[in-house]
Amino acid sequence: MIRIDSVTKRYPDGTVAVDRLSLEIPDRSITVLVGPSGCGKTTTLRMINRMIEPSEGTILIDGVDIQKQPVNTLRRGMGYVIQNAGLFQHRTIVDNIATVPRLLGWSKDRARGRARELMTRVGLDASLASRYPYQLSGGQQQRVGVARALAADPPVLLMDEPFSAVDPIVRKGLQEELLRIQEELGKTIVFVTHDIDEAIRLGTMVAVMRTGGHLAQYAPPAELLSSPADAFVEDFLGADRGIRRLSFFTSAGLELTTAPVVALDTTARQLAAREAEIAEVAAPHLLVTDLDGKPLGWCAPEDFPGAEPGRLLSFGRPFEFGKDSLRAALDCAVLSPTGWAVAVDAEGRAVGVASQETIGEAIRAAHAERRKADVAG
Ligand SMILES: Nc1ncnc2c1ncn2[C@@H]1O[C@H](COP(=O)(O)OP(=O)(O)OP(=O)(O)O)[C@@H](O)[C@H]1O
Repeated sequence: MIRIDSVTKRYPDGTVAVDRLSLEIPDRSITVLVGPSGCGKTTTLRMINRMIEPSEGTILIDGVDIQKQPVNTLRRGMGYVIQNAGLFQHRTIVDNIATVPRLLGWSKDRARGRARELMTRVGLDASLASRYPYQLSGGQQQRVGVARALAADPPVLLMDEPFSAVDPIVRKGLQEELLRIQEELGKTIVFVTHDIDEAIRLGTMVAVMRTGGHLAQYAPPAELLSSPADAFVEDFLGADRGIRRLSFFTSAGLELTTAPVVALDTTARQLAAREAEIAEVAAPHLLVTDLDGKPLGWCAPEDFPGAEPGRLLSFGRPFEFGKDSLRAALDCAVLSPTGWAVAVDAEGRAVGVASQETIGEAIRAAHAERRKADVAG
């Protein structure tokens, strides 16, 4: 665990970049420092690897004051990733990644072997190994930056706005990759960003900072969204807080119905036998699936059987039951021409459908449960 204890940084010109900041950064999780430009995020991050020395206060790692450790030993345990990756332009990709192992005295072959292994881990094609940084896209360069930081297998990764310079789609890919890497490798990651959506997507804990290096709130993302500490945090979180918070509620508790789900080869007789069951859920349409159970589209009951797959009403994008959130389920229902969302399993087979009302009930139940947990905890 990294413990920042009442740390202040006053620059020689008198600027107080960080003001009596205290934070406990849990092991093996992602802690995000977020806030407007100039609020002291980078200064805080750089104090952790002693690129900047605090004016007051202490930083402890696993109970040991970092001031009492040689800088080189400290930094060996910390990968550092910055915006635009900061790669060595005259070195190939594989040698960029192998930099730290080589400095640690590994043989060229062993270091390059490790670098190639890491390229796969961060989603880079092996064929890029002998290219130079300028021959890679911005997103690929950022992946190299992450691989390079991981090369000596440090327990801690410090990341300063690593994905800020790439477009939103590439950025989303890099974020997903980071979450996957964190899950696989269990690193302790401290991540700086000015983008609150990125903070909410990545953070196990999020520290919202305000100008002058003050901590405004330190909480898990769902709690930030439900209970911002003050008007500054609320304003910084932006619009649609309620909807965004639904991302943290699982769809697992949603009550689905399979009554209006029919396979394409269902006969009129079979359908008639299910009439009462279908009427009971009052679905406006039938959801037609192929013979493997994969959804094809919605069909008015009077047009079935005999509906042509190509003429069915599109069901839009389904949500994966239990894996996707209530936000995804609600989005599905809102976009669906029938107002009903289609739930599928991991293989894409329909496991049921849910109306907007049912999703509304699940949202109410999830909120009530969370409130109960908050009171208890
Ligand atoms: N070497 C320095 N000397 C004086 N003031 C500095 C120095 N470095 C940073 N500052 C000031 O300290 C404050 C915090 O800077 P810092 O770079 O930590 O902020 P930040 O939150 O990372 O900002 P950004 O999101 O813009 O990168 C700012 O007011 C900045 O101008």
